[in-house]
Parts: sequence; structure tokens; C-alpha cells
Amino acid sequence: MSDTTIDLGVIPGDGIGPEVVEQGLRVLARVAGDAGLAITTTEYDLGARRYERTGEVLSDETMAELRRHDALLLGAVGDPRRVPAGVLERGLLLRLRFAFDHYVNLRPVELFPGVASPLADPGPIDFVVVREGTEGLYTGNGGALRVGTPHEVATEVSVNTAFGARRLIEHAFALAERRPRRHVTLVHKKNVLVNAGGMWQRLVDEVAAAHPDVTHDYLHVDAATIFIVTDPGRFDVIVTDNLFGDILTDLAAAITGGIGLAASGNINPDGTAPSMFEPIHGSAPDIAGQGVADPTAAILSVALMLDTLGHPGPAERIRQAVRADTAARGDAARGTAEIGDAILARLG
Ligand SMILES: NC(=O)c1ccc[n+]([C@@H]2O[C@H](COP(=O)([O-])OP(=O)(O)OC[C@H]3O[C@@H](n4cnc5c(N)ncnc54)[C@H](O)[C@@H]3O)[C@@H](O)[C@H]2O)c1
Ligand SMILES: CC(C)[C@H](C(=O)O)[C@@H](O)C(=O)O
Ligand SMILES: [Mg+2]
Repeated sequence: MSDTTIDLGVIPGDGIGPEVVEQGLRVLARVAGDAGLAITTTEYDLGARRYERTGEVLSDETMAELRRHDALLLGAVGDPRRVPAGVLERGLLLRLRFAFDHYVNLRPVELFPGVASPLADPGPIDFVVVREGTEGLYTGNGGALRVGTPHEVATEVSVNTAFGARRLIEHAFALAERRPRRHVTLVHKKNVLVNAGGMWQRLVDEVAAAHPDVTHDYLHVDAATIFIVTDPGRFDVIVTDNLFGDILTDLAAAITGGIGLAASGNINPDGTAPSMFEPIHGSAPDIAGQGVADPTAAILSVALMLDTLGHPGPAERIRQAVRADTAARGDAARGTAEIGDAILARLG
């Protein structure tokens, strides 16, 4: 990557993935062109179609090719009707997150103007979930015994390392330092998960000591779900583990107008491998192929990518266009391309 070129690997994936990625790329082409950035894209045919055709999920050769890009853009993977659960989610998405050390799973939560929240009086909502991306219950550490018998035993062990949690917590505090409210909330379940929760809390206390200008508090994850609904304005930066962050961010998306608006970055802050940007939603088999998926989350994921690659100007331009679009949305149902057109038009 030079200051003016971005070599992007694109994995449209399954279901609505290709539909929303197409709109994200249109918006990227426009803002990049205006900013004098040259974008090259290489598309990777990965996901259910390829798996059905070849039995292959993600080869080592493809991994090596993906690693060479400046960044990756992913639509969604998984097709419950065609591929057994977990094959693509673990074999493709999580393999990339783990191999490319995407330890910061960054998920901004903002209630955009004009967007209807299911909350009666949501107030301003503007927080960021800093979700751990490479450890916890996602590592595949576990197993099954006596499968299919009445005595079956299934274990999934949550792996938490001080190294992994500390680097994430440091990232969360550094992020909070750059935000007006400078507040971090650790969400865990330390009243029950005493080993992992105790370690996360100690590390938060240690990191907080080096950031005296950032305040911090703690919520058990069950209570956090209450406050996300009853008092979302209290949150600034939430730092949490992999599974809690997954669940909280679907809830956070729901209170800010739906999952079609929620973007994410799987970030490798050390630059040892490309970061990967994707809407937090999945392949939405229930609406795939109908041209009705909201591409805004994919478009906002492109903005996160530009931010991360050091291009905050075009990134903010995208967000402003999205805000202008949501402010004018109204109730009329719009299709995927129509929303893409409208956001492009707002870019001027
Ligand atoms: N990052 C990913 O690739 C990712 C994320 C989540 C789920 N998945 C996978 O996707 C498949 C479907 O999962 P799911 O149904 O639990 O979750 P989902 O996010 O695909 O869908 C949940 C609900 O949200 C709706 N929805 C999702 N995106 C939307 C959009 N852009 N616009 C409008 N509505 C939207 C869907 O229609 C559905 O009703 C599964 O195989 C799952 O493992 C992949
Ligand atoms: C598909 C799945 C592995 C993934 C996750 O749990 O992280 C998804 O739900 C997400 O939120 O990106
Ligand atoms: Mg999820």
C-alpha cells in the first residue's frame, strides 16, 4: 500500500453478501476517486457455492493470496440450507480472524438521524463495542464424547490469555482517550466466570492506572443487556470478550434501527496481516436474492476500512452521506440498489 493506493481483497460470500458488497464497492469507487485514491480489487469466490462445487472452504494458497492485500472486505458467509452449520463460519470467517490476528473486533453503535429505534425514548446513542476477536469460546477448544447417545457430553472451553485480553483492553482505553466522554465499561460475568472475569477485571484496573483521564466501570453481561435497552446513552466504549461482544452487538444493532445498519472491522492493529471489514449481519437466507437487503452496514464497513487505512476524510464523507440518507428515509420500503443510489447521490 502506498498513501494513494489500496489493494483490496473482496469476499462477497453467501446470501445477501454479494448484494450488499456491490453497493459498498460503488461507494468506495466514488469517494476514492474523488480523494485521488486508486483502488484495485480482487474477488475471491469463497463460501457455499464453492464448497458445494469443490468441497473446499479455504485453501492455504488462497490464504496466502489474501494475506498480500492491504485490506479485505467481506459480505457474509454461511448458508444453513446448503452447508452444515459451522463449516463456513469456522472454516472461513473465524479462520481468517484467527490467522490474521484480528484481535480487535470494532463495532460502532450509533443511532443515525431519522432512524426509528424500537425504544420509545432512545436519546442519543453513540458507543463502540471493542470485542475480542481471537480467543474466548470461539477457539474451538473442546470436544464431544458419546455423540448421539443419552450420555453425550459436549464441551467448549473459553480460552482467555493475559496477553490477548491486555492488548485488547489497551486498545479500548486508547480509543476512549480520543472520544469526548472518555469512558470504558468492562462487560463480563465475573460473578460466575471467576477465572476469566477476574483476570479481565485485574487487567482493566492495571491498564486504567496508565490512563488517569479515562473513567471506567463494570457490568455483568446480563445487566448490560438491560442497560443497552433502558439507558444506552450511558455507554461510550464497551470492552468485552468474543461471545459477549457477538451477542451485545446484535442487540445494539436492534436498538439503533436494525442489523442492516451495523458495520464492523476485524482489525489487526499491528499491521502483521490485513484487517477485514464486514457488516455484522449474516447471509440472511430469508431475504437473499430479493434485492431488499439494506447495504448501509456494508457501506459503513467501507468507511471503517478507510479510517483504519489512514483515510479519515473519505470515511467521514461516507458517514455524512449515510446520515443524510437516513435523515430523509421515511417509511417507504427501498431496495438494495435504491439505497446504494441514494447514498451515492448524497455524496454529491
Ligand atoms: N459475518 C458473517 O459472515 C455472519 C454473521 C452472522 C451470521 N452469519 C451466518 O449467516 C447465516 C444466517 O444467520 P442468521 O439468520 O442468524 O443471521 P442474519 O444476520 O443473516 O439474519 C438475521 C435477520 O436479520 C435480517 N437481516 C440481516 N441482514 C440484513 C440486511 N442487510 N438488511 C435487512 N435485513 C437484514 C435477516 O433477514 C434475518 O431476518 C448463518 O449461516 C450464520 O452463521 C454470518
Ligand atoms: C458467523 C459468526 C462466526 C460471527 C461471530 O459470531 O462472530 C457473526 O455472528 C458475527 O457477529 O460476525
Ligand atoms: Mg454475530
